[in-house]
Amino acid sequence: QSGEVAANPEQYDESYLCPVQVGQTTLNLDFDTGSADLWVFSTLTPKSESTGHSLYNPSTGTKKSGYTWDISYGDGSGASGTVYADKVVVGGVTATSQAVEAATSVSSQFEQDTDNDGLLGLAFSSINTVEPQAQKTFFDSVKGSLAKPLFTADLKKGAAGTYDFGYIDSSKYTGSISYVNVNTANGFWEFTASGYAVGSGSVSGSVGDAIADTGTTLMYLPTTVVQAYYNKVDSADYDSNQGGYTYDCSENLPNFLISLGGKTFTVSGTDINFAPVDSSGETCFGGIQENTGIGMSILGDIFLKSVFVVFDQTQSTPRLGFAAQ
Ligand SMILES: O[C@H](COCc1ccccc1F)CN1CCCC1
Repeated sequence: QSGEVAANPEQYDESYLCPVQVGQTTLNLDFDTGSADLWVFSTLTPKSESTGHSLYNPSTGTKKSGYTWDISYGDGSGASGTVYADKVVVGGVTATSQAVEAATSVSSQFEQDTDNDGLLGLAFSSINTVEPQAQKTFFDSVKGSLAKPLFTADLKKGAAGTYDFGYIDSSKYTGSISYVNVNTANGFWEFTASGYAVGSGSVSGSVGDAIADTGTTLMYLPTTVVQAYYNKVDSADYDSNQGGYTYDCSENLPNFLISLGGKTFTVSGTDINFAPVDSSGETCFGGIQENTGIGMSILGDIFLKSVFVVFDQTQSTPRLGFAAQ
Protein backbone atom coordinates (compact mmCIF):
# COMPACT_ATOMS: atom_id res chain seq x y z
CA GLN A 1 0.00 0.00 0.00
CA SER A 2 0.93 3.71 -0.27
CA GLY A 3 -0.76 7.01 0.44
CA GLU A 4 -0.65 10.77 0.85
CA VAL A 5 -2.06 12.97 3.60
CA ALA A 6 -2.26 16.77 3.90
CA ALA A 7 -0.15 18.59 6.50
CA ASN A 8 -2.11 21.72 7.45
CA PRO A 9 -0.20 24.55 9.19
CA GLU A 10 -1.40 26.21 12.37
CA GLN A 11 -0.90 29.99 12.74
CA TYR A 12 2.77 30.98 12.19
CA ASP A 13 3.40 27.35 11.10
CA GLU A 14 3.70 26.52 14.84
CA SER A 15 2.85 22.92 13.95
CA TYR A 16 1.27 20.97 11.09
CA LEU A 17 -1.84 18.85 11.61
CA CYS A 18 -2.95 15.88 9.49
CA PRO A 19 -6.40 14.21 9.32
CA VAL A 20 -6.18 10.62 10.60
CA GLN A 21 -8.98 8.06 11.03
CA VAL A 22 -8.63 6.47 14.49
CA GLY A 23 -11.33 3.84 15.01
CA GLN A 24 -14.45 5.53 13.64
CA THR A 25 -13.39 9.15 14.22
CA THR A 26 -11.20 11.49 12.15
CA LEU A 27 -8.73 13.43 14.33
CA ASN A 28 -6.21 16.13 13.40
CA LEU A 29 -2.82 14.87 14.59
CA ASP A 30 0.64 16.42 14.81
CA PHE A 31 3.01 14.09 12.89
CA ASP A 32 6.18 14.14 14.98
CA THR A 33 9.43 12.57 13.75
CA GLY A 34 10.89 13.52 17.17
CA SER A 35 8.77 11.07 19.21
CA ALA A 36 7.28 7.57 18.88
CA ASP A 37 3.89 7.56 20.61
CA LEU A 38 0.54 7.78 18.81
CA TRP A 39 -1.66 9.39 21.43
CA VAL A 40 -5.06 11.02 21.13
CA PHE A 41 -7.56 13.08 23.05
CA SER A 42 -10.34 10.68 24.01
CA THR A 43 -13.66 10.30 25.80
CA LEU A 44 -11.45 9.29 28.77
CA THR A 45 -9.78 12.73 28.87
CA PRO A 46 -11.32 14.94 31.60
CA LYS A 47 -13.90 17.30 30.06
CA SER A 48 -12.02 20.22 31.65
CA GLU A 49 -9.01 19.33 29.48
CA SER A 50 -10.69 18.17 26.25
CA THR A 51 -13.18 20.93 25.40
CA GLY A 52 -12.82 21.93 21.75
CA HIS A 53 -10.92 18.81 20.69
CA SER A 54 -12.18 15.88 18.58
CA LEU A 55 -12.18 12.76 20.72
CA TYR A 56 -11.32 9.10 20.14
CA ASN A 57 -13.94 6.74 21.57
CA PRO A 58 -12.07 3.63 22.79
CA SER A 59 -15.30 1.57 22.63
CA THR A 60 -14.38 0.72 19.01
CA GLY A 61 -10.98 -0.62 20.11
CA THR A 62 -9.63 -3.50 22.17
CA LYS A 63 -8.25 -2.38 25.53
CA LYS A 64 -4.69 -3.57 26.23
CA SER A 65 -5.28 -4.40 29.87
CA GLY A 66 -2.59 -3.16 32.25
CA TYR A 67 -0.83 -1.06 29.60
CA THR A 68 -0.11 2.63 30.30
CA TRP A 69 1.89 5.45 28.74
CA ASP A 70 3.38 8.72 29.98
CA ILE A 71 5.32 11.09 27.74
CA SER A 72 7.23 14.32 28.40
CA TYR A 73 8.47 16.50 25.54
CA GLY A 74 11.51 18.75 25.28
CA ASP A 75 9.41 21.90 25.63
CA GLY A 76 7.96 20.70 28.95
CA SER A 77 4.59 19.60 27.60
CA GLY A 78 3.31 16.08 28.20
CA ALA A 79 0.41 13.61 28.45
CA SER A 80 -0.42 10.15 29.82
CA GLY A 81 -3.10 7.47 29.69
CA THR A 82 -4.11 3.95 28.69
CA VAL A 83 -3.70 1.85 25.54
CA TYR A 84 -6.09 0.33 22.95
CA ALA A 85 -5.62 -1.55 19.69
CA ASP A 86 -7.67 -0.08 16.89
CA LYS A 87 -7.72 0.68 13.15
CA VAL A 88 -5.73 3.73 12.06
CA VAL A 89 -5.86 5.08 8.49
CA VAL A 90 -3.48 7.74 7.13
CA GLY A 91 -4.04 8.84 3.52
CA GLY A 92 -5.52 5.46 2.69
CA VAL A 93 -2.70 3.50 4.37
CA THR A 94 -4.25 1.24 7.01
CA ALA A 95 -2.82 -0.24 10.23
CA THR A 96 -5.51 -2.72 11.25
CA SER A 97 -4.41 -3.10 14.89
CA GLN A 98 -2.38 -0.02 15.83
CA ALA A 99 -1.53 0.82 19.46
CA VAL A 100 -3.67 3.91 20.12
CA GLU A 101 -2.73 5.69 23.34
CA ALA A 102 -5.84 7.31 24.82
CA ALA A 103 -5.07 10.33 27.01
CA THR A 104 -6.45 10.43 30.54
CA SER A 105 -4.37 13.54 31.29
CA VAL A 106 -2.77 16.23 29.08
CA SER A 107 -0.65 19.32 29.93
CA SER A 108 -1.93 22.86 29.49
CA GLN A 109 -0.11 23.38 26.16
CA PHE A 110 -2.16 20.57 24.61
CA GLU A 111 -5.37 21.55 26.42
CA GLN A 112 -5.11 25.05 24.92
CA ASP A 113 -4.22 24.07 21.34
CA THR A 114 -7.74 23.04 20.26
CA ASP A 115 -6.60 22.43 16.66
CA ASN A 116 -4.49 19.53 17.94
CA ASP A 117 -6.24 16.22 18.77
CA GLY A 118 -3.02 14.34 19.53
CA LEU A 119 0.28 13.18 18.08
CA LEU A 120 1.40 10.53 15.61
CA GLY A 121 5.02 9.69 16.42
CA LEU A 122 7.34 8.84 13.52
CA ALA A 123 10.64 8.41 15.37
CA PHE A 124 11.93 4.90 16.15
CA SER A 125 9.74 2.59 18.23
CA SER A 126 12.62 2.09 20.70
CA ILE A 127 11.54 5.35 22.41
CA ASN A 128 7.82 4.56 22.62
CA THR A 129 6.73 5.15 26.25
CA VAL A 130 4.13 2.37 26.66
CA GLU A 131 4.67 0.07 29.68
CA PRO A 132 5.10 -2.85 30.24
CA GLN A 133 5.94 -3.24 26.50
CA ALA A 134 6.90 -0.52 23.99
CA GLN A 135 4.49 -0.38 21.03
CA LYS A 136 5.15 0.13 17.33
CA THR A 137 4.74 3.49 15.64
CA PHE A 138 2.23 3.74 12.81
CA PHE A 139 5.10 3.65 10.31
CA ASP A 140 6.59 0.51 11.88
CA SER A 141 3.12 -1.11 11.87
CA VAL A 142 2.63 -0.57 8.10
CA LYS A 143 6.28 -0.54 6.94
CA GLY A 144 6.23 -4.15 5.71
CA SER A 145 3.08 -3.54 3.64
CA LEU A 146 4.25 -0.29 2.01
CA ALA A 147 5.45 -0.37 -1.62
CA LYS A 148 8.74 0.97 -0.19
CA PRO A 149 9.60 1.18 3.56
CA LEU A 150 9.87 4.96 3.61
CA PHE A 151 7.86 8.15 4.11
CA THR A 152 8.47 11.69 2.93
CA ALA A 153 7.74 15.15 4.35
CA ASP A 154 6.98 18.14 2.15
CA LEU A 155 6.04 20.94 4.59
CA LYS A 156 5.32 24.46 3.35
CA LYS A 157 5.31 28.03 4.68
CA GLY A 158 1.73 29.10 5.37
CA ALA A 159 0.22 26.47 3.11
CA ALA A 160 -0.77 22.81 3.20
CA GLY A 161 2.07 20.37 2.53
CA THR A 162 2.01 16.58 2.48
CA TYR A 163 3.36 13.41 4.05
CA ASP A 164 3.63 10.48 1.61
CA PHE A 165 3.94 6.85 2.74
CA GLY A 166 5.54 4.14 0.57
CA TYR A 167 6.82 6.19 -2.36
CA ILE A 168 8.86 9.18 -3.47
CA ASP A 169 6.92 11.72 -5.57
CA SER A 170 9.56 13.29 -7.79
CA SER A 171 7.25 16.22 -8.60
CA LYS A 172 7.71 17.46 -5.03
CA TYR A 173 11.41 18.34 -5.27
CA THR A 174 14.01 19.75 -7.65
CA GLY A 175 17.51 18.48 -8.38
CA SER A 176 18.88 15.34 -6.73
CA ILE A 177 18.28 13.89 -3.27
CA SER A 178 21.37 13.80 -1.05
CA TYR A 179 21.42 11.14 1.65
CA VAL A 180 22.98 10.96 5.12
CA ASN A 181 23.12 7.86 7.32
CA VAL A 182 21.05 7.93 10.51
CA ASN A 183 22.26 6.94 14.00
CA THR A 184 19.22 5.37 15.71
CA ALA A 185 20.89 4.93 19.15
CA ASN A 186 18.72 7.67 20.73
CA GLY A 187 15.59 6.70 18.79
CA PHE A 188 15.66 9.84 16.62
CA TRP A 189 16.30 10.47 12.92
CA GLU A 190 19.73 11.68 14.03
CA PHE A 191 22.62 12.49 11.73
CA THR A 192 25.67 14.75 11.32
CA ALA A 193 25.09 18.09 9.63
CA SER A 194 28.12 19.73 8.06
CA GLY A 195 29.16 23.31 7.25
CA TYR A 196 27.03 26.44 7.33
CA ALA A 197 27.05 30.02 6.08
CA VAL A 198 25.07 33.17 6.93
CA GLY A 199 23.61 35.14 4.02
CA SER A 200 25.50 33.62 1.10
CA GLY A 201 28.91 32.24 0.12
CA SER A 202 30.69 28.98 0.83
CA VAL A 203 29.89 26.92 3.91
CA SER A 204 32.46 26.28 6.67
CA GLY A 205 32.63 24.95 10.22
CA SER A 206 30.19 22.26 11.35
CA VAL A 207 26.68 22.26 12.77
CA GLY A 208 27.30 18.67 13.93
CA ASP A 209 24.90 16.21 15.59
CA ALA A 210 21.30 17.01 14.64
CA ILE A 211 17.84 15.47 14.37
CA ALA A 212 15.17 16.01 11.71
CA ASP A 213 12.13 16.81 13.83
CA THR A 214 8.76 17.68 12.24
CA GLY A 215 7.28 18.12 15.75
CA THR A 216 9.57 21.02 16.67
CA THR A 217 8.65 24.44 15.32
CA LEU A 218 12.05 26.14 15.20
CA MET A 219 15.71 25.38 14.45
CA TYR A 220 17.94 24.90 17.52
CA LEU A 221 21.64 25.17 16.66
CA PRO A 222 25.01 25.50 18.47
CA THR A 223 25.58 28.86 20.19
CA THR A 224 28.54 29.70 17.92
CA VAL A 225 26.36 29.27 14.83
CA VAL A 226 23.45 31.25 16.27
CA GLN A 227 25.69 34.14 17.34
CA ALA A 228 27.23 34.23 13.85
CA TYR A 229 23.71 34.41 12.41
CA TYR A 230 22.33 37.23 14.58
CA ASN A 231 25.59 39.20 14.26
CA LYS A 232 24.28 39.90 10.78
CA VAL A 233 20.93 41.22 12.14
CA ASP A 234 21.44 44.81 13.35
CA SER A 235 18.45 44.98 15.68
CA ALA A 236 18.86 41.47 17.12
CA ASP A 237 19.64 40.67 20.71
CA TYR A 238 19.14 37.85 23.18
CA ASP A 239 16.02 38.54 25.27
CA SER A 240 16.01 36.35 28.40
CA ASN A 241 12.35 37.25 29.04
CA GLN A 242 11.38 35.82 25.66
CA GLY A 243 13.93 33.00 26.02
CA GLY A 244 15.75 33.66 22.78
CA TYR A 245 16.89 36.06 20.07
CA THR A 246 14.44 38.80 19.03
CA TYR A 247 14.73 41.61 16.46
CA ASP A 248 12.66 44.39 14.86
CA CYS A 249 9.96 42.77 12.71
CA SER A 250 10.76 45.38 10.03
CA GLU A 251 14.31 44.06 9.56
CA ASN A 252 14.98 41.61 6.72
CA LEU A 253 16.75 38.47 7.97
CA PRO A 254 19.70 36.89 6.12
CA ASN A 255 19.44 33.42 4.56
CA PHE A 256 20.98 30.45 6.39
CA LEU A 257 22.94 27.88 4.35
CA ILE A 258 23.63 24.37 5.65
CA SER A 259 25.46 21.46 4.02
CA LEU A 260 23.86 17.99 4.31
CA GLY A 261 25.21 14.91 2.57
CA GLY A 262 27.51 17.06 0.44
CA LYS A 263 24.76 19.38 -0.82
CA THR A 264 24.13 22.95 0.43
CA PHE A 265 20.54 23.90 1.28
CA THR A 266 19.34 27.48 1.74
CA VAL A 267 16.77 28.44 4.37
CA SER A 268 15.45 31.81 3.27
CA GLY A 269 15.51 34.72 5.73
CA THR A 270 11.75 35.07 5.24
CA ASP A 271 11.28 31.51 6.52
CA ILE A 272 13.49 32.30 9.55
CA ASN A 273 11.25 35.24 10.47
CA PHE A 274 9.05 33.24 12.87
CA ALA A 275 6.49 35.43 14.65
CA PRO A 276 5.85 38.63 16.63
CA VAL A 277 6.38 38.26 20.38
CA ASP A 278 3.21 40.25 21.11
CA SER A 279 0.20 41.86 19.44
CA SER A 280 2.08 45.11 18.74
CA GLY A 281 3.95 43.31 15.95
CA GLU A 282 7.07 45.41 16.57
CA THR A 283 9.43 42.76 17.97
CA CYS A 284 9.79 39.34 16.40
CA PHE A 285 11.14 36.00 17.66
CA GLY A 286 13.70 34.33 15.42
CA GLY A 287 13.26 30.90 13.86
CA ILE A 288 16.91 30.07 14.66
CA GLN A 289 17.64 29.68 18.39
CA GLU A 290 20.35 28.14 20.60
CA ASN A 291 20.38 24.38 21.33
CA THR A 292 21.75 24.97 24.85
CA GLY A 293 20.63 22.19 27.20
CA ILE A 294 19.09 20.06 24.45
CA GLY A 295 22.21 17.96 23.76
CA MET A 296 21.92 18.12 19.96
CA SER A 297 20.74 20.44 17.21
CA ILE A 298 17.15 20.24 16.02
CA LEU A 299 16.21 20.91 12.40
CA GLY A 300 12.55 21.64 12.96
CA ASP A 301 9.79 23.06 10.76
CA ILE A 302 11.60 26.35 10.01
CA PHE A 303 14.19 24.24 8.16
CA LEU A 304 11.89 21.49 6.91
CA LYS A 305 9.53 23.87 5.10
CA SER A 306 12.29 24.66 2.57
CA VAL A 307 13.29 21.06 1.78
CA PHE A 308 11.81 17.73 0.72
CA VAL A 309 12.85 14.99 3.18
CA VAL A 310 12.88 11.20 2.74
CA PHE A 311 12.74 9.17 5.97
CA ASP A 312 14.17 6.00 4.46
CA GLN A 313 14.31 2.48 5.91
CA THR A 314 14.95 0.67 2.63
CA GLN A 315 18.41 -0.37 3.81
CA SER A 316 19.87 -1.99 6.94
CA THR A 317 21.01 1.47 8.10
CA PRO A 318 18.17 4.00 8.02
CA ARG A 319 18.98 7.21 6.14
CA LEU A 320 17.61 10.69 5.52
CA GLY A 321 17.34 12.11 2.02
CA PHE A 322 17.24 15.87 1.46
CA ALA A 323 16.30 17.73 -1.71
CA ALA A 324 15.38 21.33 -2.49
CA GLN A 325 11.63 21.95 -2.92
O1 LIG B 1 8.63 19.21 22.68
C1 LIG B 1 8.93 19.34 21.32
C2 LIG B 1 10.06 20.32 21.15
O2 LIG B 1 11.19 19.67 21.72
C3 LIG B 1 12.37 20.20 21.21
C4 LIG B 1 12.81 21.23 22.16
C5 LIG B 1 12.43 22.54 22.02
C6 LIG B 1 12.87 23.48 22.92
C7 LIG B 1 13.70 23.10 23.97
C8 LIG B 1 14.05 21.78 24.13
C9 LIG B 1 13.60 20.84 23.20
F1 LIG B 1 13.92 19.57 23.31
C10 LIG B 1 7.75 19.87 20.56
N1 LIG B 1 6.56 19.12 20.96
C11 LIG B 1 6.66 17.69 20.63
C12 LIG B 1 5.23 17.26 20.51
C13 LIG B 1 4.40 18.47 20.40
C14 LIG B 1 5.34 19.62 20.32
